[in-house]
Amino acid sequence: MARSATSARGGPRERDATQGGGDEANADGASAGPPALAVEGLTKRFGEGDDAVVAVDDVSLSVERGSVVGLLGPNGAGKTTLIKCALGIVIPDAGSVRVFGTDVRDGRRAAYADVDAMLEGARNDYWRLTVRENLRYFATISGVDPDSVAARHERLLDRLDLADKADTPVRDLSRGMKQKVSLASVLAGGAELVFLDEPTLGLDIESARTLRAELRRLAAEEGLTIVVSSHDMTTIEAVCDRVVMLSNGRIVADDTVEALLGAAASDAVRVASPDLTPETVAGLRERFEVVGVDREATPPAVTVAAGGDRLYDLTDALRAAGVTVSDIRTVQPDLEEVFLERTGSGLGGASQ
Ligand SMILES: Nc1ncnc2c1ncn2[C@@H]1O[C@H](COP(=O)(O)OP(=O)(O)OP(=O)(O)O)[C@@H](O)[C@H]1O
Repeated sequence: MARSATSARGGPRERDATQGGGDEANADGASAGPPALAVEGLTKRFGEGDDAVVAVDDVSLSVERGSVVGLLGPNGAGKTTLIKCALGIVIPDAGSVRVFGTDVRDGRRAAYADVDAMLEGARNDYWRLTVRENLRYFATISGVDPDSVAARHERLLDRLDLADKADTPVRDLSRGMKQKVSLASVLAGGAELVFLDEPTLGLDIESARTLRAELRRLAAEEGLTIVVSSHDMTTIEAVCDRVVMLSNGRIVADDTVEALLGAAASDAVRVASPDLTPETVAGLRERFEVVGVDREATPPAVTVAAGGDRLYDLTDALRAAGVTVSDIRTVQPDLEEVFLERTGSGLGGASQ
């Protein structure tokens, strides 16, 4: 066995922690009752004096049942620490955490009964057991009769493209498949709130797409509440109803994906032309904010912040510089741009 999977009822499970109840989640995703997660004034500091790092700085947020909320931020923004505080793995210096209405300080066991987590790609599956045996095992330590959730397991195997590997020992699977088994194991017992820290880390494009689709389905059809952290904005954009952007431990934006993208300035224009030489681009830089240059493209392209009337100035400048435009289009804002606008720095180019 890879690692002991102690059932630690009373604490949330990161693969080897606990989960209670086997009830199917609320099928319509209705948000009756208290939120799945309510965090108030959460603060966590590491270190002392000049070396102190405030990893989570007075963060408050609420996650409704059946919703998918993404935590988006660059390396070191505080995503993992926030999740670990919410799970009671890291004890915050200040603030409170309520899970399905229960303050975790009043009773960890009750608070985390329906919670599970996959932290940093959870690698704790039992490699000598087959995929299906892992699912049955993790359902069992969740206090669920594996036979009663066999249909759920088959569906998970099917949806995550693991069906033909169901009877293969996990050790014989590729890394991406192992990661999908980890996710399936997290979901095997019927948790109602799951935390997924970087679930697509290291997955190939196809596997990441499959995983994203399954997460959406679980939320939409089974009312699962998901808190997913990533610096991969593709995952966040595709999966989440709402995005909480973190920078230096603080929330810099908290809204639906649509609202965040809608509010972002969409004044960038991409111009493609075979005449875009380093000299013509340098000329443009003198008058405009050049956001990016793509010399590898055929023809080369330049992205310029030139919305509204500035667009006419740009086309005039291009004409004057003898640049014949092959293609010109506005650039749709993405979450990276939203983050940039709010913080002045990027997400670290970490999208997959
Ligand atoms: N156990 C620890 N001891 C000291 N500092 C820590 C510890 N855990 C996290 N930190 C610091 O807290 C800050 C937030 O880290 P955290 O891992 O929560 O960020 P993150 O957004 O999850 O980053 P990543 O995307 O790289 O996982 C960082 O500056 C990190 O170095």
